Amino acid sequence: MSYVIGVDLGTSAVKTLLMDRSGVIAAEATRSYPLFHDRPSWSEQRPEDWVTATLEAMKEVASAAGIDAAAIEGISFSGQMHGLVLLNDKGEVVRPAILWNDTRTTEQCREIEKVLGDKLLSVTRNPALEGFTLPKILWVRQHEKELFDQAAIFLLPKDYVRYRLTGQLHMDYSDAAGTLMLDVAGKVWSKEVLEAFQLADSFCPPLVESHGLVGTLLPEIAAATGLSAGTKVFAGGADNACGAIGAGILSEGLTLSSIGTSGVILSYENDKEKDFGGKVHFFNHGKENAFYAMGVTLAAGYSLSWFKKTFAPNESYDEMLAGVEQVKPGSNGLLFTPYLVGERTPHADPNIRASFIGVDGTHERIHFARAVMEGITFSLNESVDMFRQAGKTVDKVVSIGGGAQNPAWLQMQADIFNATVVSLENEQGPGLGAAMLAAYGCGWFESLEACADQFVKHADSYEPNPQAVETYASLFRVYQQVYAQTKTMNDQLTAFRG
Ligand SMILES: Nc1ncnc2c1ncn2[C@@H]1O[C@H](COP(=O)(O)OP(=O)(O)O)[C@@H](O)[C@H]1O
Ligand SMILES: O=C(CO)[C@@H](O)[C@H](O)COP(=O)(O)O
Repeated sequence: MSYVIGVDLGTSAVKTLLMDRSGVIAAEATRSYPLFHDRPSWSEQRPEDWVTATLEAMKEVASAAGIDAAAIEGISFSGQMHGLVLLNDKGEVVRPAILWNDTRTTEQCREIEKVLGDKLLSVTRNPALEGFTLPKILWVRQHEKELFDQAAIFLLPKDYVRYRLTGQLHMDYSDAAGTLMLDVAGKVWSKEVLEAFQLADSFCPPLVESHGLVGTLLPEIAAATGLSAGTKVFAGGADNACGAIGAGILSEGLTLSSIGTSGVILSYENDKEKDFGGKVHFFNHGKENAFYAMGVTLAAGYSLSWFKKTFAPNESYDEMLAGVEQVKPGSNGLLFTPYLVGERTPHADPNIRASFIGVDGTHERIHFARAVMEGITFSLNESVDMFRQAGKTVDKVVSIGGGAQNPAWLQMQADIFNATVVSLENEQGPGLGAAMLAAYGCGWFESLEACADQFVKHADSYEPNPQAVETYASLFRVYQQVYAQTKTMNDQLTAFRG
């Protein structure tokens, strides 16, 4: 039997999956690493931590009982998007990576809008958001000039790990799309953007397809992990592109809902000219010459993990959520907006913060827990709503991420989205997509679709309950008012934040 490894470099941890040719998981391993918030809006990680954790997790799956490491033919990657890694001309990291959920760059976003004008949307197909990479590059140039002057090239998180594994510098289109420097439809680094910000062509790594072969493992990496030095390494993709591949979102009409740390509603798109006016993100898919549109809730699973950490620190998710399905839709009039770290879609606003509205003396912790789940799902529904308004059909949604582990949450998604929600047998979304890119790259299948037929297995299906759909439709209209009604207050509260 031959195998591939999918590496999912997430925000909280790296997860590695060893998969055989029939799409069965032979082994998995996870290693976590710290996140640093030195200031309220900052979010950074040490690239070296990613490398150490990835090597350990790869070593663990490679040494799984009964597996001949030489039979592991290929490796590919899924990575947290947008994070800035700067390297000097010796390939050394210049400063810690600035991550996707770091919002220090509002001033740089306004500068990008001013300098690029209409070109921003027509070329990069996306608005300037704090989380994207170009604003981070401009921030480092403005605030840490000495460090910036040392930087010869930039990479995204998984590209750095792959560079350390192979010695080769590359970036794939799906991840490059999240930098605001790619001509998304043309699939080249945008000369207009680079010239407008005086960035050299050599500052950007060579672009490749997600299934593209970029090299083999360096001998020292093979020795450290127990893998063969001949193991082929394929570029991989952005975590949301890989999540889509791992959920079989490879043709028009399919929608993905992902509730991880962040939350995503993603819709496959064949038409590179499709125009959402910058209201949702528009990125290259990990499938060649395909695209996807996506709305992002910054604190989706993070809202529930914050709630658990604060109010149920010694319980598991299942313990904390026991009985949540007994609480009626609407949590007895308690409404939550998940703006714990600001928001992206549909309100790109780093200052907005979360609210509980309608708290009364009858509410118990379980009502708050359900309200948090409902608020996260309402936020995702803003994107569903926008896709429908743009003429897309959203009637079947594949749900992935940690949030898909709770059946009540899957039913809630069906009721709030008013669509059939399907869960997967394998909860590994992006890691599975990464393994599929390696399997396809190795030539095991003639297309990603053929690979999906073998690797992606639907588990349960949840149909919308008409009564709950009606309740949620009314409540969603109330939810949609909270942003505008709390915005000014939150702007005023920024002065009091630590
Ligand atoms: N058993 C569970 N029930 C409900 N939600 C869960 C459960 N386990 C994890 N989650 C949610 O999933 C999130 C983690 O999802 P995951 O896909 O692992 O995140 P990431 O890859 O972004 O780090 C947690 O923050 C939590 O909100
Ligand atoms: O910023 C985005 C997408 O634009 C995030 O989706 C990140 O790519 C990482 O998310 P997690 O998988 O860690 O939740």
